[in-house]
Amino acid sequence: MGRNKRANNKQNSGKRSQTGGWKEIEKENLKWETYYKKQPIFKDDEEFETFKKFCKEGLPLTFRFTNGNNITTNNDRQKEILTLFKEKILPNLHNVEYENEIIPAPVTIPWYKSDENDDILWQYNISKTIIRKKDQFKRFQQFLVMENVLGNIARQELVSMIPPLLLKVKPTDRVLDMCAAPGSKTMQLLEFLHSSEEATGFVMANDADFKRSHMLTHQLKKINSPNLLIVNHDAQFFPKLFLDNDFKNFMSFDKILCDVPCSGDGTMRKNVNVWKEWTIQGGNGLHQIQLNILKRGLKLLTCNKYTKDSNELIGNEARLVYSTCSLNPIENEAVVAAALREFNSDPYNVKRGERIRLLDSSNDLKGLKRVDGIHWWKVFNREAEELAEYDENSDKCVKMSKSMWPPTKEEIEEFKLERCIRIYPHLQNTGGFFITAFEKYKVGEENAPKRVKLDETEDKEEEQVAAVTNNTTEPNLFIFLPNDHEVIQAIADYYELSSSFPRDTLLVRNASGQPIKSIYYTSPIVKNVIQTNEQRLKLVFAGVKMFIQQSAMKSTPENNIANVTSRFNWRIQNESLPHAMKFMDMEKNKLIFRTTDKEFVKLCMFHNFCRYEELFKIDPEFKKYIENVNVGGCAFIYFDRQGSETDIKENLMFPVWLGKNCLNFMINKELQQELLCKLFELKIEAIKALQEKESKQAKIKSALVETETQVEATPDSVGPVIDEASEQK
Ligand SMILES: C[S@@+](CC[C@H](N)C(=O)[O-])C[C@H]1O[C@@H](n2cnc3c(N)ncnc32)[C@H](O)[C@@H]1O
Repeated sequence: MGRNKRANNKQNSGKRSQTGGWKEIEKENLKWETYYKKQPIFKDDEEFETFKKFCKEGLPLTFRFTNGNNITTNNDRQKEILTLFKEKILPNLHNVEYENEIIPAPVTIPWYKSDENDDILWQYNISKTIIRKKDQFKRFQQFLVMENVLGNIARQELVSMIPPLLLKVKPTDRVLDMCAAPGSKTMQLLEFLHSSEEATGFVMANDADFKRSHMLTHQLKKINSPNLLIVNHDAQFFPKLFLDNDFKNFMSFDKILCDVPCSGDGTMRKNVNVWKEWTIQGGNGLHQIQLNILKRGLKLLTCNKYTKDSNELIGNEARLVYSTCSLNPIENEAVVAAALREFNSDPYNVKRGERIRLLDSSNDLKGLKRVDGIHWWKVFNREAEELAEYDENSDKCVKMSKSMWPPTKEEIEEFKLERCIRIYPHLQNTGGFFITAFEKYKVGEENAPKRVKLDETEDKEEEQVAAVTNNTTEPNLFIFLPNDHEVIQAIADYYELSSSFPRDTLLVRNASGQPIKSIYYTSPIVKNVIQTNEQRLKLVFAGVKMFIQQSAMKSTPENNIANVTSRFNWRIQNESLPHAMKFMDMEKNKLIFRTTDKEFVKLCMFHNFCRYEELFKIDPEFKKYIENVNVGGCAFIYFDRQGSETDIKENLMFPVWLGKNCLNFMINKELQQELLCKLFELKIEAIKALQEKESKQAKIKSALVETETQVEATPDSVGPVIDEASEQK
C-alpha cells in the first residue's frame, strides 16, 4: 500500500453539497499548475509532478511533547509524558497491519530538541480516518486527545514549527508575534521563553482580527504563562511602546515573528479548498500588506551592535523571522527583497547608521531538508499575462507594485536571497513553507547598546502609524491591586504565604479595580508593559488566574462559619498552585495534609463530595488534621509519591474545599481524567461515565444543600473558567 492510501485524510478532502451529500473537491487547478511550472522553483517537470503528487496526499500526523500547562514550573512534565509514550504507547504501534500492509511506527524528527530531550517531535504517516477505524489505535488516540487538552502535547504541522525555532528565543527576550492567531507558534515561543525557571522577558501575541485574538486567548490561557500579553492591533501600524514610564526611549523587541497572512498554497494537503480557490491575484493582492507588516516589524526590532574592529556582536542577538505557508515568490522573496531595498535606502535609517540583512541559517536545524531562496521569478497579472517590468501607467499593472519584480543584478549580490529557506512537501513529506531570518545592525558601537532617541519629525512611517493608532479610549480592565490591599493581606495570612510572595503583580480584570471574583498574577515585566502603555495598547488578555472567590460559600448558622471574613472564601486555582507553593513552608503549613496513600487520593478524586468518615477509615491522621483547620475554606492534599511504582513520579498537591462533612478536590474535569487514567490505570470511558454520574449527584446534592442550608463547594465551580466578559459586568 502506498503512502497515499494511508495518509490521505478523507475528512479534509471534501465539502457538503447543498443536497447534503459529500462532494469531493477535485485536487486540480490549472492556473496554479501553470503558474508554478513557469517559476524557477523546481528543477524540471519531473520534480513538479512529484511535488504535485505530494500536494494531493493528506499529511502525516505530527505531535510534539511540551512542558505542559504549568509552563513556569513543570519542567519534568515533558520527560514524564514522553517516557509514558515510549514505554506504554509506542510498543503497540509497531507491526500494526492495515489492509495487509505493516504501517511503519512513528519516528522522531531530529532537528527539534529541547535542552533535556532529543526526541520531543514525532511524525506518524497515518491518516486520522485509519486511527479512528482501527481498535489497536484506541489507546494512542485517547492519549493524544487527553494530553493535547491538558497542554502536554501540541498537534502542529511539522513545517509550521520552524519559524519559532529560528527565532532562538531566550528567557530574557522581549518577543512580539505580529500575526499570532490561532497561536500554535506563540505556544512554542512561550515554551522557549520558559525554558529556564525564571523568565524575565515576555511574549506579546498580536492579531488584527478581534475574534481571532480571542481565539488566541482561548488557546494560550491553558498554558498559564504570567509572561504573556495578547493584544489586538493591525500589525502594519503596531504602536511604539515604552517601559518604565521612560517616554523618551521606545521599547524595541528582541525577537519578532512575522508569520504574515498569505495565500496558503503550502497548506493544500490540509486545506483542500486551496485547490479550488487558488488564483494569481491571491498572492499579488497580499504582497503589499505582507511588506507593510514586515517593515513595521523591522522598525520595532532591537538593533544588533557590532564592535568596529573585530565585528563582534555586543550583547544578545536580536532577530526577526518572516514566514508564510505559501511557495509563491511574490509573497516571499519579493517581499523580503523589497524590505531590504526600502529599509537600507530610507534616509532616516541611513542617518542613524542602521541597516538590515538576512541571516545565514544553513547551520541551524541540522537534518531539515530545504532549498535555497530564489533570485528571480516571473510576475503575472490577474489575467495571467506575464509582465517583464512594472509600468505604473499600464492597465496591465493595475493593483500591482514595482516591488513584486525581482531584484537587479547589484541587488542580487547584496540581498543574498539564497539565505531564505524553502520547504517543499516532497522533501520530507510535509506541507510547504517559506522562512527567512533578518537582523538589524549597526557597526562601530564599542559599548553596551544605547537606547534609540525618538525623532518623530524625520520619520514618515511614524506619522502614518500615529494617524492610525490614536490613543485607545477603551476603559482599562486590567488593574493592579495595591500590595497592601486587605484581600491580598487576608489571603497571604490564610495560606501562610512567605513575605517574599510577590504581592505587587496581582491584578483584577474589571472596571471597579476591586477583587470581585478572581485575582490574577503576571510577571513584573508584563505589569510594567501594561501600566506604561495603558493608552497605547489594545490589551485583550494577560495574567494567570490565581485566587478565586468561592461563590458557593455562604455563611449560615449550621455550617459553623457564621463570621466568615473574605479570607476564607478565596481559594487557589489549581494551575497556580505550583507558583503559590514556592512561597509556602511545605513542612509547617497547617493547611497541607500529606499522604502517601494512593487509596486515600483515589477516594477523594472519585467523588465530588468525599465524606470525611470514609477518609478517616483510610487514614486516622486525617481526623486530627480536620480538627485543626477551618471548615469552609480551602486546604491542600499533598500526595507524596517518592518511590511510587506508577507512571507519574512527581509529587502532587491538590487544592481541596473543606465542607462540613466532606471535601471536594478543586481540579478540572480534564486533569481528573488524566490522573485517574495514569495513577489508577482506569479506562477513559469508565472515568467519563463516573464523572457524569458524580455531576448528576452533585446537582441533586446542591439542591439539597440549598434546602438544608448546609454549604459545600461543588467542583462545578471549578469547571470552565469564568470568562472575562462575564466578570467585567
Ligand atoms: C498565517 S496566520 C498566522 C498563524 C499563526 N502565526 C500560527 O502559527 O498559529 C495569519 C494571521 O494574521 C492575521 N492578520 C491578518 N492581517 C493582519 C494584520 N494587518 N495585522 C495583524 N494580523 C493580521 C490573521 O487574522 C491571521 O490570524
